[in-house]
Amino acid sequence: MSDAVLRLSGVTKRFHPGKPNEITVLDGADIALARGEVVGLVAPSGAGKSTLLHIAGLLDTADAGSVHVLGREASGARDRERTRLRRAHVGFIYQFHHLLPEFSALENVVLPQQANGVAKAAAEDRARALLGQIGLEARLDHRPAELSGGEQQRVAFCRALANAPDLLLADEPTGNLDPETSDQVFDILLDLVRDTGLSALIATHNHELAAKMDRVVRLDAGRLVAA
Ligand SMILES: Nc1ncnc2c1ncn2[C@@H]1O[C@H](COP(=O)(O)OP(=O)(O)OP(=O)(O)O)[C@@H](O)[C@H]1O
Repeated sequence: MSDAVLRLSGVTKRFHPGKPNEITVLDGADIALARGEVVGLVAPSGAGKSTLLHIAGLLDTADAGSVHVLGREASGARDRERTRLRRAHVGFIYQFHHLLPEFSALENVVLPQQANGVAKAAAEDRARALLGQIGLEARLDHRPAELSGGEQQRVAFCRALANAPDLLLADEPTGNLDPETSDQVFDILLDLVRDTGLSALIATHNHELAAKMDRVVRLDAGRLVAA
């Protein structure tokens, strides 16, 4: 797959190398995501999902192997180039929303765009459109503390998509919500991802949610295998 949006080849990651507590978390992990492909990542707690997502999203580096984003080799790139690739092409969603508490829902989706050089008026238009798309048009001026857990996470989805990334990486994106809300909000996320045509790698402990994706992989002794 030469046109993969994300390609990991032989990615290996150890913590505390050479020490008695050395741990090999990833041991030759391979995956390629085609454009528009939505892949679930399941693994037991501590198996290395967050480590894998951080390396795929260029927030951390591998000890061996390569990471390509849109065909560009990122593993050996300098920090500045990795940051540029990440800002231009990757969106993140975490289990906790990490919204800025002193800013409104709208501002939380506007600010990352302004940081990327988008003019305020255009950023506000895009933020309104995104928040409207997931049913939050009546919550634009609410601060995170004035929103429900599901609403907070939906704002975080819009923030992740604010700069129109090619790749979405999500780490238990609804893991902090009660089961019913989690199901609803997960469907909203998948609709948003599919409407946008993004490629996504979404970690979840929930096998029912994973089954909604195009395919599912799991971490097995540091490698990615079909689940
Ligand atoms: N910075 C670090 N230094 C040392 N060990 C680390 C570091 N980050 C992660 N680890 C270890 O690597 C292993 C994988 O951690 P990781 O957070 O990737 O797991 P996970 O699959 O995301 O778990 P969970 O589902 O519980 O979030 C764990 O044993 C963890 O203790």
